[in-house]
Amino acid sequence: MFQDITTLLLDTKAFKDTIDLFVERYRDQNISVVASVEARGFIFGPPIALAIGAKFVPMRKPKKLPGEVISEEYSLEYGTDKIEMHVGAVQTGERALVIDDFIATGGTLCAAIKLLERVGVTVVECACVIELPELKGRAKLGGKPLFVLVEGGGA
Ligand SMILES: O=P(O)(O)OC[C@H]1O[C@H](OP(=O)(O)OP(=O)(O)O)[C@H](O)[C@@H]1O
Ligand SMILES: Nc1ncnc2[nH]cnc12
Repeated sequence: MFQDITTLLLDTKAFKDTIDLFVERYRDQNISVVASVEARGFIFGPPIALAIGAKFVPMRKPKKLPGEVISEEYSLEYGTDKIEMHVGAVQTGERALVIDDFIATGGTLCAAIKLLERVGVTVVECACVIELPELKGRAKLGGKPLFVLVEGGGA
């Protein structure tokens, strides 16, 4: 079943409460990077980054970023995809939060973690609004903690 987050965005209180829950959790964790994957991750990453005083690092689909990039391929429910991050956007030793709207197979978050760790960034935690637990995406994160607000139903 497709889990549609656009209804959440129409409810100003629910959307604000959602952002606030993440901000509350991450504001005192010395996080300097909030990273999200195009496209739906970009809805949640920037307001959280601004509120906790971190920079926002976009991870984009291939050939979208203008500068030099590093890339990581990942598997989806059907097929594969790739994400890219600008070289120099983050520095070795920084602490990052990876945020997305949704975790299904975990392939997307896993690729985001790998990109950051390849350049020496510590991923403190991953966070999503919705998790589809039956796809066991959590297991793909290599023991990295995952914080979710809602359990979705139906793969
Ligand atoms: O856990 P996974 O199996 O990797 O699936 C989760 C990803 O799928 C969706 O993105 P999608 O690739 O559909 O792109 P979109 O954000 O552009 O809609 C969603 O926004 C997550 O990023
Ligand atoms: N079931 C689902 N609903 C919404 N987004 C998704 N991305 C991958 N699987 C999804």
